[in-house]
Amino acid sequence: MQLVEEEKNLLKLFSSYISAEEESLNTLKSDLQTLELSVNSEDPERAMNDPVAVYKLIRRLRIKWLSILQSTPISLQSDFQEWLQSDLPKFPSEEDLEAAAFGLIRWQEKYKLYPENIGTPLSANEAFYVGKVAYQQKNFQHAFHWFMHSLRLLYRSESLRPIQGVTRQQLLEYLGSSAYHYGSPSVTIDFNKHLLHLDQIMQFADTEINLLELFGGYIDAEEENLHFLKGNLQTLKWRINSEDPEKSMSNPTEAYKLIKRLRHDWLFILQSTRISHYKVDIQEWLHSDLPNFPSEEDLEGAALGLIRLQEIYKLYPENITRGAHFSSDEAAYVGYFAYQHEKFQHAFLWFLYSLKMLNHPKSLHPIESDTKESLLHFLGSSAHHFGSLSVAVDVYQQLLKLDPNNEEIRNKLNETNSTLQLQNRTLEPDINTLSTTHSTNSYEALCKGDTDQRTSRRQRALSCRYSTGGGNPRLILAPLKEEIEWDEPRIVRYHDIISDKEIEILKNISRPQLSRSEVLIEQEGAVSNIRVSQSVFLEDDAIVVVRVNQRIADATGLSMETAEPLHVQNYGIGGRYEPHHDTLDAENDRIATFLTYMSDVEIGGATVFPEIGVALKPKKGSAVFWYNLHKNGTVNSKTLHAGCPVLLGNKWVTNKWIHEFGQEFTRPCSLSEWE
Ligand SMILES: O=C(O)CCC(=O)C(=O)O
Ligand SMILES: [Fe+2]
Repeated sequence: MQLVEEEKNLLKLFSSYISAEEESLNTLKSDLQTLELSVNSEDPERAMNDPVAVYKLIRRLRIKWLSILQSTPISLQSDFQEWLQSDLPKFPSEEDLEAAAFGLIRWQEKYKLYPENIGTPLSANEAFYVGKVAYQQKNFQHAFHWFMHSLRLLYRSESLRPIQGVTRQQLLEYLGSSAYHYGSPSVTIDFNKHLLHLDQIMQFADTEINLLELFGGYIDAEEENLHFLKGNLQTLKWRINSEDPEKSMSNPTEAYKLIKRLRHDWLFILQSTRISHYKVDIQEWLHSDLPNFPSEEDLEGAALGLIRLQEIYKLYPENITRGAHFSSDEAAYVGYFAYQHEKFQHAFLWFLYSLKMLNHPKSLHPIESDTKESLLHFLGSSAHHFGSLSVAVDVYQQLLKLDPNNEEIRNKLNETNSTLQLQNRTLEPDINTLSTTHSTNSYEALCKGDTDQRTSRRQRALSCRYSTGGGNPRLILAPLKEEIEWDEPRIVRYHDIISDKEIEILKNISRPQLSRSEVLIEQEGAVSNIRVSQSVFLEDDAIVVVRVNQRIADATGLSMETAEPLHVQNYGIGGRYEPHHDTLDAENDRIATFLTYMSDVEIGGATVFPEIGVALKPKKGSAVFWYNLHKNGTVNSKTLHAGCPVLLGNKWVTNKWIHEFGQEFTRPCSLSEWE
């Protein structure tokens, strides 16, 4: 359920990201329009001789363009930076802007013009800046007139959206100060020091034309990207809405699709976001602990879970995806995992399905997709590995039709053909048909949930009671809720043996130390496929570990002196532990197992006992306990058990393996052969 919530949040985040992108694009577009308008409204010939136009041009470049360019994504900025540095002076410096303002003042002095008489309209900001330049040069009279003019313009032009605006407050302060200083000896400006050359101005004008082009191209690219993002949003919304959340939680196919979507589609989309604060949010969120975000291993687990399900039920991709709308890319990914795990027949069937979906009219535009060619490659290779050489030959021939010059394929085709000549075709396995040799494996049947009638009736007859562990003082005030799950061998379940808080602490201690579990009977150090989970032994350093051990001692009445440290285990989707005995065939063997469930599991993940047909469903906070050894010290073969594949959910358990030594008084041994 958490993942579904997570995805809803992502959808919201993504939608608001798209709106923000859209808004920022619209702002940029209107900026561009304003700029285009100012550029086009100027007659270039005249502009070069008109100090107002020159001033406006330079100011536009320094103020508006700079601020726009600085708000665009890095990629454009670096283009721009490069371009700036390549061939200076194309872009006006701050001094050039100052010079242009002087040009204006000089012109005013010459013709005795007040700011309002200069003809070409200026904005409040443009006027303010001229005032500031005059003010800095201590020409307070000019400054005063420009500030006044700016203030008037400010009142008049409320409607224009200034990119960076001067405020009334600022203007009033400058006006006051200019008036105050007026009367102090005026400084004559050395205009010659600040002269702009005509060819320089022409270059600036060219620069602006270039920028308009650069920026226009950028906006087109942004627009295209936005269109693409919107398409993705549509696809994802459609995929999410076509799912019934109830159903998706009880169906491993939907679980796989959800995880695939989160791992691939969402990650891909999130990493392509560009608006800076979303980028930061998303990066932070990606690098935080992400407890609810599936890992690549979860995706692998979910795909393997599907394949496992297919194996147990003999299902074809068509059966498993019925009503689930698998897209080509979703199917191909199951194929990859099957291929990686050398399940070539399943791989073949999934690639075939993916190929069919590639051109399916109902199939929506996939976010990442494979080409027909790459799917054919995998198909051929899977058929080859499976031993269906004639099918492989067919596929290679199709590939060659697509790419007649591919020597590698031609060689493969020839090689496979000649092997095929030597081989008896009737011996070739049929890759299109799943073998139906009936599975009599009751482990699989139990995991599927097929408990036989006999078992469930017998189980129902068993009882529940409160236990004080034979008068243990620690249990008198808080008796244990004990349920007999099975009578022979006796399997007892203790409910609420551990609190949610203790569970959280144990998980937190374990998480950083978890590593892929190894099984002793395998070669040393080999990561096992028998037990697919992560585990760690916790020493008694933490108070919570000591407390849990004490509780186990109280419940079982056994000594923990020779027991192993608490063993915490985590299984993701697809995680499992094939049938085994916990015993080690050693002196001081594991006499008993106390298995505590630290999570519920949405689907799958039961602990099953194939010899007696018992399936124990994980229930958070409860524990099950049984003796692995008869009283005479021999292994009770009926305690063979397994952890079923987790089809959906995250399974956490902790094991306490209790050993023989030290139990002489609590569980005296017997010489009887069957006890
Ligand atoms: O996870 C389970 O249900 C069983 C675990 C188990 O049998 C073991 O770790 O020895
Ligand atoms: Fe076990």
